[in-house]
Amino acid sequence: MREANTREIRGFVIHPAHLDKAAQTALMEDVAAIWRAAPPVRQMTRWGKPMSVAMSAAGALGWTTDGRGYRYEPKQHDGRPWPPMPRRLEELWRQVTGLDATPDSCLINLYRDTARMGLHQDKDEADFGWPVVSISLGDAALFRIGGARRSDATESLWLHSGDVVVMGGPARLAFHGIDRIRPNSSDLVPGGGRVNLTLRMAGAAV
Ligand SMILES: O=C(O)CCC(=O)C(=O)O
Ligand SMILES: [Fe+2]
Repeated sequence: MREANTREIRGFVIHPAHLDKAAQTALMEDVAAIWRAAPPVRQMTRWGKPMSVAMSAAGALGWTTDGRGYRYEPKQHDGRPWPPMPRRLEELWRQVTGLDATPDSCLINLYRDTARMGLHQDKDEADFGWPVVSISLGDAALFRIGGARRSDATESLWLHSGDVVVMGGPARLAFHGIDRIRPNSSDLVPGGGRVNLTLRMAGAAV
């Protein structure tokens, strides 16, 4: 679905305020339930430093980083499987992508205070033909987008609670990152901060 105010920047399709306040609150409750079964963890990068973002996941696969590098895993660090993907996220994926498929991974990033995510490409998934759908909840965040090469020029935009971004086509392998959040700009996330959900097809092509 394309709302009237949908806009596209370098292949990133942005749906501002796609989720209204009630939908944001319901989704935040889903996230809180996932966190009870899979608490957010500040994982170690392969360089041995903890990430500033605390991560969790739902669905068949979650994302892991440790001394061995970056990859998707069917289990948490403690051996438990990831909690199931909330049904409303499967529906949201279909709605914004128009694809009749079910994502096998929802990564959940928690940004408190000064947390950020450096410029990167999402390329640990098996098939880049599938888009990545990103949902913002809570504090506003400065999203930086670039091109296919790290050295390409970048531009930045603020993402707000309820915004949804589809990264597909030319944007699928584009560099992107979060420079900073604007603390206390929303009271949606218990304890403050920002939550970002990314719906992905991480495993083999369906
Ligand atoms: O927090 C965001 O909006 C982006 C997150 C991201 O790029 C990722 O999880 O790969
Ligand atoms: Fe990313």
